[in-house]
Amino acid sequence: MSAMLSIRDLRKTYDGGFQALKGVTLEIREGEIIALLGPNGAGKTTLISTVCGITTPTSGKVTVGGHDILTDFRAARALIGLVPQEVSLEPFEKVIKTVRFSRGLFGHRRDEALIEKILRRLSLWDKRNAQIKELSGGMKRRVLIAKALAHEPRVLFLDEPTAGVDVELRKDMWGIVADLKADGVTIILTTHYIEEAEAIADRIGVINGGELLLVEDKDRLMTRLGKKRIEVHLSEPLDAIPPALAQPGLSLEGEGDVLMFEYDTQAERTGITKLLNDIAGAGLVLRDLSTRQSSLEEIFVDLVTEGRS
Ligand SMILES: Nc1ncnc2c1ncn2[C@@H]1O[C@H](COP(=O)(O)OP(=O)(O)OP(=O)(O)O)[C@@H](O)[C@H]1O
Repeated sequence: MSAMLSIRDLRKTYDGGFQALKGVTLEIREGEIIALLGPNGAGKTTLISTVCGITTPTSGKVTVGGHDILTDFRAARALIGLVPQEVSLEPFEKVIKTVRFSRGLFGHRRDEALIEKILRRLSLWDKRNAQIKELSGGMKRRVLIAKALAHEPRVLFLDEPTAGVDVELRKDMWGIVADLKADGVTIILTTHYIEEAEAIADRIGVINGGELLLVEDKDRLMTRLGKKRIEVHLSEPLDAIPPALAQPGLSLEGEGDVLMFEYDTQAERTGITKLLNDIAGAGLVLRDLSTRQSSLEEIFVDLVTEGRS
């Protein structure tokens, strides 16, 4: 299947010489949810702004639904919905008018049934006649999403959609994103919340210093880079690891009563069987056993720190 969004060697150098994007290449399939993770200043917003035509690229090629964002700007932009990071709404305007206006801006005919559907989906229907200034921060974010959906985009960019939003609303937002995916909308979201990427994305991209360090299927990424640990709880604490057991990856934790062994799930031999045999051979008695897979957060921190060194 051809890519809904294709970004080739995209570079952006701001006036003053700062290189915010250093050759980003990324292809996104229709109906996919991709989360771009990166620390502050990584270039996430610059990437989104460039694709959406707010910032001009220095070089590179971007197409949306096959339309070039420079030579075929209108067609490309018509396919895109953008939910910006900053809440930028007219405080005295009514919710429904704000959303209607956004549709009109793209030259679409009025469609009250569609506006109602969008407002209902975002739980804004009851608030349709409220002025923006009467809404809570979370509700304002929903209005931003409603506005972005008003012209029926096929690709939706969400720049930090849940920054500063409470946990309940965040989960709600994830539900909305899942609904949109079910409708076939392609979604690119940037986030600081790794938990968010873990919860909703199909693929994860890690961006740092203007470079895309990796893009990978979420589950594959977690198996490939996720280290696994086995914790062996002993019935009696030890002062030190017995020499017969000592090996790389093994450490003594807790009060000396936990042997922690880090192993590679992809290796031909993980070393677990030998470890357990050696423990039994050393006459140690087990109280409990557990394993733990590193989280996406740990993978992310490792990647970004490696990139810096
Ligand atoms: N107009 C501009 N002129 C010069 N430098 C800029 C401009 N806009 C952004 N930058 C710089 O480009 C870099 C990337 O910024 P960008 O906003 O894309 O990062 P980000 O990953 O979205 O970060 P955050 O999560 O903090 O929004 C930053 O170092 C920023 O200071």
